[in-house]
Amino acid sequence: MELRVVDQPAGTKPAAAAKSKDPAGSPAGSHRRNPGFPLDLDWVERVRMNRSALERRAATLPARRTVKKDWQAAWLLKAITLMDLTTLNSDDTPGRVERLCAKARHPVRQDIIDGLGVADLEVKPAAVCVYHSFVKTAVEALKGTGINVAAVSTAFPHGLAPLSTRLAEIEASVADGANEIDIVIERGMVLRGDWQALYDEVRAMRRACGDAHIKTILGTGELATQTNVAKASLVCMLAGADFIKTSTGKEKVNANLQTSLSMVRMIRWFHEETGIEIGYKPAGGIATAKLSLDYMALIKEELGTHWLQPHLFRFGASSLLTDIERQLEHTLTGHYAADYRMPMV
Ligand SMILES: O=C[C@H](O)COP(=O)(O)O
Repeated sequence: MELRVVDQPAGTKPAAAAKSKDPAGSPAGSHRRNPGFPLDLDWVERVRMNRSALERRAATLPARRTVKKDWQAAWLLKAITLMDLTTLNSDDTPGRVERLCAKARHPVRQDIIDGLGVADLEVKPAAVCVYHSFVKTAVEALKGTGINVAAVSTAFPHGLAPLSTRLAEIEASVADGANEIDIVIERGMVLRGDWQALYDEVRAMRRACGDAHIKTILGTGELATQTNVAKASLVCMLAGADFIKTSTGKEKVNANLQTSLSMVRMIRWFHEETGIEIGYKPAGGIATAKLSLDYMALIKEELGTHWLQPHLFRFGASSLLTDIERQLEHTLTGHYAADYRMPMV
């Protein structure tokens, strides 16, 4: 992979980066929100990723990193705190969203929590992620918990409605109380190399979000090359993304470790150049405790433990919690429970 340092875009001195309200979930006063930067096409054109080098590196992660027993339980509890607990189905109902929010309030069975002696940690996911139609339901159901509500706005999962419609959807989600907005980019802009158009749209979406966090979903499985993934990551960060996110969960290829390497290396580069920390959200198909540990190992090695905080890292996942809960019970009892003993909704 080629990662050459280039001149900073005009007006982007780290010290001059505009201060704004802390994004949802960040520790007060310690995190500068990404203000957005001018589009530097020269920088975008220089980005290159080497697919086979990424694949080789990704293959080493699961093989080399295993955490056992108490350490594993601690990492898995941490994984819960980094989770956007998600339901994004066409047959979602207010009842299902309420049940998911009830699960978010008590993500692990009390006997397991007591057995592990971690009641005082008050472990809970970072956010519940729903379609726009269910934002009000989730806001109501999560009142007083500190758990954020994330809405997939902008014609999820394809993002192909008129821009005015997509911006209106963001504004409606914010008005209903969502404090995080997961937008989808138009993949065709990346495939055409129309970086200006992508930048302009994400910039407009960022403005529509106001103080709500914006996570930009790239739909990486539809971007054809790792270089495209890396360039799209950079353009979204320049446009003001708080997070870059891999997938909607609806593409044929969703999150994986090699694509994650492309994206987190762009986050690292962006941080070196601007001083701004951008969050990372792998999503789609992350369903096992083991896989969540692989992702956390990747972040630890590539960005440092500091990045494993809810304002800088999230799992987008609908069924990961079930497997983590089973694994935690196994740590405690030596037995795996059936899935139905850890009902989600
Ligand atoms: O953004 C989150 C994804 O839609 C979740 O995907 P999943 O259902 O494969 O976990």
